[in-house]
Amino acid sequence: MPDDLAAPERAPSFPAPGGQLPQHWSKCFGCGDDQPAGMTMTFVAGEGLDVTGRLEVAKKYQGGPGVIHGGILTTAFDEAQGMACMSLGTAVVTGHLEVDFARPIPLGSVLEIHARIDGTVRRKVYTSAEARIVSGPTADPDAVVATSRALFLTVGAEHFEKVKNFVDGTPSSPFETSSV
Ligand SMILES: CCCCCCCCCCCCCCCC(=O)SCCNC(=O)CCNC(=O)[C@H](O)C(C)(C)COP(=O)(O)OP(=O)(O)OC[C@H]1O[C@@H](n2cnc3c(N)ncnc32)[C@H](O)[C@@H]1OP(=O)(O)O
Repeated sequence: MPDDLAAPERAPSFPAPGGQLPQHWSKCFGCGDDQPAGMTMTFVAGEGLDVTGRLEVAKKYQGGPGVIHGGILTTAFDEAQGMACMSLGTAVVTGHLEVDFARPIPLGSVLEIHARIDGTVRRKVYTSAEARIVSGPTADPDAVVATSRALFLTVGAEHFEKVKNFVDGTPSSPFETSSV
């Protein structure tokens, strides 16, 4: 983590604490409701530059016998930290992401992921997150079962312009969202 981290302002467009966040893109594998294979994660805003996300660990997310696939958990962390960046009011993409897997997460669990912005340096947004099992076979809301850190980069609309012809569907804008 750099020494010269700045503390950004919370964007006025970010929902009030406890409010549900809109999907950032309806076809997103992490949160979109127009993505049949997706994880349909949902998020509420925290008090600051933070969010809490929810993931139901379905049977299709199995990696090892009876437990979540590490790549699915990594995706959930990516989504959660990206959604925390919504508090900046500008688009971001993931540049780097790392995960520590501390405990097995059984199928049938409901995970809560709390993610936040730790600070920014120019276009770089440093984030962190932790996951807890809040419902299911081994639920313990006090136990952290996995943690993650990531670096996001703020980007302009031109970033998505380059790939818009590959979109499955016809968005009216790169940031089109579904209503909550
Ligand atoms: C208006 C409201 C809108 C709301 C809307 C919100 C949407 C918000 C929700 C999103 C939620 C989505 C959650 C899923 C998010 C994905 O899954 S995004 C998909 C996966 N990621 C990608 O596809 C990104 C692919 N990579 C790239 O396009 C480019 O490498 C990047 C990341 C844009 C960076 O390229 P660049 O812009 O040319 O940046 P560059 O000038 O090279 O570097 C800038 C700085 O970053 C550093 N840097 C760049 N990459 C790295 C790296 N990997 N490691 C360390 N440092 C790095 C550089 O060293 C440099 O540092 P400084 O010199 O400033 O100290």
